[in-house]
Amino acid sequence: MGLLVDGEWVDQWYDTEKHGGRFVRESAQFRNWITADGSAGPDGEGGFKAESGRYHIYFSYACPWAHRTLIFRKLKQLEDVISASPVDPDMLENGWEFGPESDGTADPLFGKRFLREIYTQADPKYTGRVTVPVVWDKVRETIVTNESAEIIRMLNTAFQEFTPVETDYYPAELRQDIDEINEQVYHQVNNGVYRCGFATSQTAYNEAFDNLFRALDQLEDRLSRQRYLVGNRLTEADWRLFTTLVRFDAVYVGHFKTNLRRIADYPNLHNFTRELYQVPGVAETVNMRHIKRHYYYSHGNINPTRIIPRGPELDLESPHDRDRFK
Ligand SMILES: N[C@@H](CCC(=O)N[C@@H](CS)C(=O)NCC(=O)O)C(=O)O
Repeated sequence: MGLLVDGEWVDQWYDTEKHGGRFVRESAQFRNWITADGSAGPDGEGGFKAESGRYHIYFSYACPWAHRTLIFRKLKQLEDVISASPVDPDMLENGWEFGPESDGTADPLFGKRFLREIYTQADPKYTGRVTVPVVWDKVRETIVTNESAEIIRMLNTAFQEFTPVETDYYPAELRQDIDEINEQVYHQVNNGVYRCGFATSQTAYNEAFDNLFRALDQLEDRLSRQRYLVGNRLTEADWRLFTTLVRFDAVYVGHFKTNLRRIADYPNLHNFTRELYQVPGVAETVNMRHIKRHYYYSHGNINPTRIIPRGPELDLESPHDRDRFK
């Protein structure tokens, strides 16, 4: 695992020293927006018009951030409009690689071996982490964006001409509430599990752990009173929480030491996870083999033996009780 510095690969783990052992996630750097008419979005430059066959998503099945984009592509029925391909689950000294070393797929666009080559193709002098997901523009031959929170909003609205699905997962009237809950879920839960797992001091771990379980307790309480996080309908806020919850018992409890409680111990969070998992098409986006393999095998400093646990038994397919809310 490493990063690019002026376009050169440096094999290096996260530097937590300068923050007292705390893991601090870097911001994504490619921040353009695909829009229906090609006009510029909230950031970046214009010229990325929604078109069928023009864009490709490089994702990892293991990665919770990339998983969001896969779910939105599925929910919005954009699979024939936007192509997508996974990287190999193992992220080792060369960062993300294309398969099929262990279980991945070859790079369908350029036949490259490493994801970092896609980054340097977009910017030969790129400095920063090489992360998934990445949206590649086949016309302008560059990366449009590598920020999942923004990609799901593009998938939600920019491609309406190409999909029969009208569901809006970020409706105008709920935006303020969605943004508010996203903020909490991002820091304490989505990134919170990483802050536990990648902490290199006891203080940093304790802090992240306490915040994580305080947030999960609050979410459990919220979901004991309402079916979804915001309003009476599924929104992006639910999907953003889901990708962490579905990995929690299988990986984070053991590998990241987030073991005060499992999601299976929270009746509402557990049934909420089941409900979202059972939304048509979503289960196909959840690849538990890649998820477990990636974390336990790639983070040699956390799990030096690289042994992948055989458990736990997950129960995502049993009926959920969420339709008790009318
Ligand atoms: N802000 C990014 C974060 C993506 C991210 O951190 N992805 C991880 C995989 S779960 C990654 O590729 N990490 C590689 C690295 O940090 O070097 C997003 O949400 O799209």
